[in-house]
Amino acid sequence: MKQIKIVVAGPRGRMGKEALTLIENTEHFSLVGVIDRINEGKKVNEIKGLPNLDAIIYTDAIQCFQETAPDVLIDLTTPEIGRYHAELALDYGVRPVVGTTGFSKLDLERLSKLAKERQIGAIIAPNFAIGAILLMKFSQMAAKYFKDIEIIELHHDQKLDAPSGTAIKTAELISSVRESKKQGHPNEHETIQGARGAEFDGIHIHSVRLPGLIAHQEVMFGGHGQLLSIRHDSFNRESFMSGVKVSVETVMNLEVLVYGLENIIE
Ligand SMILES: NC(=O)C1=CN([C@@H]2O[C@H](COP(=O)(O)OP(=O)(O)OC[C@H]3O[C@@H](n4cnc5c(N)ncnc54)[C@H](O)[C@@H]3O)[C@@H](O)[C@H]2O)C=CC1
Ligand SMILES: O=C(O)C1=N[C@H](C(=O)O)C[C@H](O)C1
Repeated sequence: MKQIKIVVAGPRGRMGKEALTLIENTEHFSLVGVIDRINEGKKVNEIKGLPNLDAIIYTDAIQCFQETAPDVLIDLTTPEIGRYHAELALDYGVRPVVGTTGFSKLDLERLSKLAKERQIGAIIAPNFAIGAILLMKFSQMAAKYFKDIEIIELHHDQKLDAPSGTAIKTAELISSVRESKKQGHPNEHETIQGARGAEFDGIHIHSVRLPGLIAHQEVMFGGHGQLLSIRHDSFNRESFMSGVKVSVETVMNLEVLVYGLENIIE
């Protein structure tokens, strides 16, 4: 299989470290560089806690792309930086695989337009775990029969964005098959602001942040005399890596931006 040259942005992060291990253990993946905020010019294997890979650390993404000419950028950083890296990658002919969440609809539209103009593949995946993709697909199926839906997403307390990218994507998929509906009593009133959570096309989304959690989501469907709950739990970040691997392989054959792994995994 042809070698795929990869740059990882955010290599010291929780997800970034896991992605480096994936690359180390995948024969046809080569790490050619990483983009970090510190340790300019050092090698990955000089940094405590990172795998034994000798790719160079860059603090300047442009220099990294120019000197390493990667096929793919895996971005696992923050919303602002992820946006910047994804756009820059497309400018430099590098295919972005973005796991970073917190992008707006406008960001997605802009990046999609850019990828189309440049005819460069890109993947933005709010969740790489196969179980979470199935949860979204099952939720979309169930929404045809149950119109009253609440999403509860639960994450570790270091997460920057709320609601999670997964919850937003789930609500988008549901609202694509369900007529708009205002849920709850028409005269309901929040005594404490936010009690009913965020709202997307009438679907309420509740974000829980607690230490000890990783990434969890439950979608609750209410009907007369019945409740259907669909839940997914990621107990570690390795759970996301098979989706990262498929994304890196798939993006090599794309010429547009794909938002969501449900569009790739049949
Ligand atoms: N799509 C998916 O399946 C998943 C997505 N995520 C998302 O991935 C992102 C990262 O999550 P975590 O690893 O938990 O966060 P983290 O906070 O552990 O890691 C983020 C890393 O980005 C680095 N960073 C910040 N600014 C940077 C810059 N200018 N250049 C290079 N690196 C920079 C930080 O130093 C940090 O090491 C988040 O947006 C999160 O929501 C997390 C888990 C799964
Ligand atoms: O920040 C996280 O941890 C996660 N972020 C993604 C999201 O916002 O949905 C994916 C997963 O839930 C873990």
